[in-house]
Amino acid sequence: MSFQDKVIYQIYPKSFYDSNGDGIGDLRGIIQKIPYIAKLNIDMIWFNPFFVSPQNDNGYDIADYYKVDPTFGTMADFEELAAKLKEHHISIMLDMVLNHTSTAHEWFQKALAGDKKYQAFYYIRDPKPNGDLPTNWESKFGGPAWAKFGNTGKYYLHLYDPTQADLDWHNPEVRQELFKVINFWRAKGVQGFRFDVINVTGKGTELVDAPANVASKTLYTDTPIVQDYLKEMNRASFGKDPDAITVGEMSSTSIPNSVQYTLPANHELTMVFTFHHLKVDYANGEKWTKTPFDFMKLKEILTEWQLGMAKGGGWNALFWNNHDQPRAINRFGDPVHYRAKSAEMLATTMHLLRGTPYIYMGEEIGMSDPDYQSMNDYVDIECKNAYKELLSAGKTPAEAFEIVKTKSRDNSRTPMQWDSSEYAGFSKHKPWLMPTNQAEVNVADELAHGEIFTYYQKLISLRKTQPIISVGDFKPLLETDRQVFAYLRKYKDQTLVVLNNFYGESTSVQLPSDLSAHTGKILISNYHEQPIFSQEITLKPYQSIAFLLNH
Ligand SMILES: O=P(O)(O)OC[C@H]1O[C@H](O[C@H]2O[C@H](CO)[C@@H](O)[C@H](O)[C@H]2O)[C@H](O)[C@@H](O)[C@@H]1O
Repeated sequence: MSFQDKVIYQIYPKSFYDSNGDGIGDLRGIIQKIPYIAKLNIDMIWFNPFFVSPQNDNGYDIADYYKVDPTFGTMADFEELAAKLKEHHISIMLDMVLNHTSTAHEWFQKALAGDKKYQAFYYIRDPKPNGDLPTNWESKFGGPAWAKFGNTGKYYLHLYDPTQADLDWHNPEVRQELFKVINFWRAKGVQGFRFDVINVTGKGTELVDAPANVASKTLYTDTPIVQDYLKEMNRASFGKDPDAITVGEMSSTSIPNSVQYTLPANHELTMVFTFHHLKVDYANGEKWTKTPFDFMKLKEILTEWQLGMAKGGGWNALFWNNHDQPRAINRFGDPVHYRAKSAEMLATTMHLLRGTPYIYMGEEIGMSDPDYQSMNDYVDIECKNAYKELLSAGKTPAEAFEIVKTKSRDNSRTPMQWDSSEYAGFSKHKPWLMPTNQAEVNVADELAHGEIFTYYQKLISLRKTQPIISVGDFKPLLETDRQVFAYLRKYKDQTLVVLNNFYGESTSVQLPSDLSAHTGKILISNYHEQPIFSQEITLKPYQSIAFLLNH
């Protein structure tokens, strides 16, 4: 299986389909919906964690890597799910959260009980001689990155929630235990692995303060030892399977590092998730702000990553949405006036780039952020902490709420909208997170008379039939245009011209004469009325067109 023509679908199990009426999605619910997923003709499904967990960070706080959390089902359900997906030629990607465990994990509990072997699994440190915390590092979810280690007087490191204790990867026993986890799931037929925040596993043995005005994450992100760990993990587990597909979630990484992580000769990972393009609506680099997206910055970042990764021989994961991101249609499209057209334009932009596209559940029907009216509607720990910090920083409750509403991770975690009923056809019980706009957007209506789903089907089938999309080179086009993201793909004697209008007004572009001298046929477009290929091309609001040129 070559990976370049594959498309991966992401399912957040808690929100996909609830088969047992408890308001929480489950594995049997996913089994019931396989016929729907199979219609897209995707190749692999990435499942967010469904392992035993107290769910303080929605499953990214794992207490047992070897068991399915009873909320989601049983191991027999997982095995049935895997077998049924296989019948549809769909393989499974599991989420491996190996940077930290839940503090409820037996390793942490043994460490707390005084077992030295397991204390060496974590970063447990004395306070500074003056009683200060071991370092000045901050947790990604707000507050300090250290919490009291029982009543020992010591502290343990948690880069995320206090219930997510960082594992010390320097300890070979830790690595062996983690590789065993991967192999356990491989033995169950799993061929895909997504490694959560894997590039922060290379903390030093001596942990030191970040200098003033330097973010603590720069001290432990992308350190060279991460590559040694990845090589070792590859050799010890998935590297034995020529068909394995792996993706590292790389927090705040760089192009040179991402090339190294994904260069085939390095035997580390297949591809990486990077987030720079999704920070173009952060004012001054701060997530908890509300500001319109910077289109020129977005183009520049996507272009840089396309060129840089290709030049180095690396491979990108392509995505707009995931379970940590507000819906892209709210950020870069227009779900009110142009839901279908802007959803399709965003899909075209991503799917025709060089890399592996990921579709986050609901994106294929144009799902958008919920319209919550109160902080009580939100569940996610990150946005709840951010709200408090915004208030402490002087924002009014209304201002803080507006920011949370734009940036909360819950925006993408609302239940899949299967129909227009009270709970969106997701459950018979009140869901753990409420849907708000199922009357306007739902699978039943979309399949009956929508256009977004069929457009995704076309994009997926093009990747499988057109090598220019799966393996062609990327070249930027019309770089200074302030409304259109345009690019070329090139393969053998073919050229693909891709034009995407990111705004709700029509616009015209002038193509360079060396291109317009050719004849071109439309490979895909999201409007019925289609322009002839010529030097000047007018694009309607949120229009995307890809012309295949004959040389
Ligand atoms: O924003 P970055 O520094 O580039 O980091 C990328 C994402 O990292 C974190 O996400 C993942 O780890 C978390 C802890 O296990 C988990 O809560 C999350 O669901 C994972 O996907 C971070 O939480 C995200 O906000 C960042 O986008």
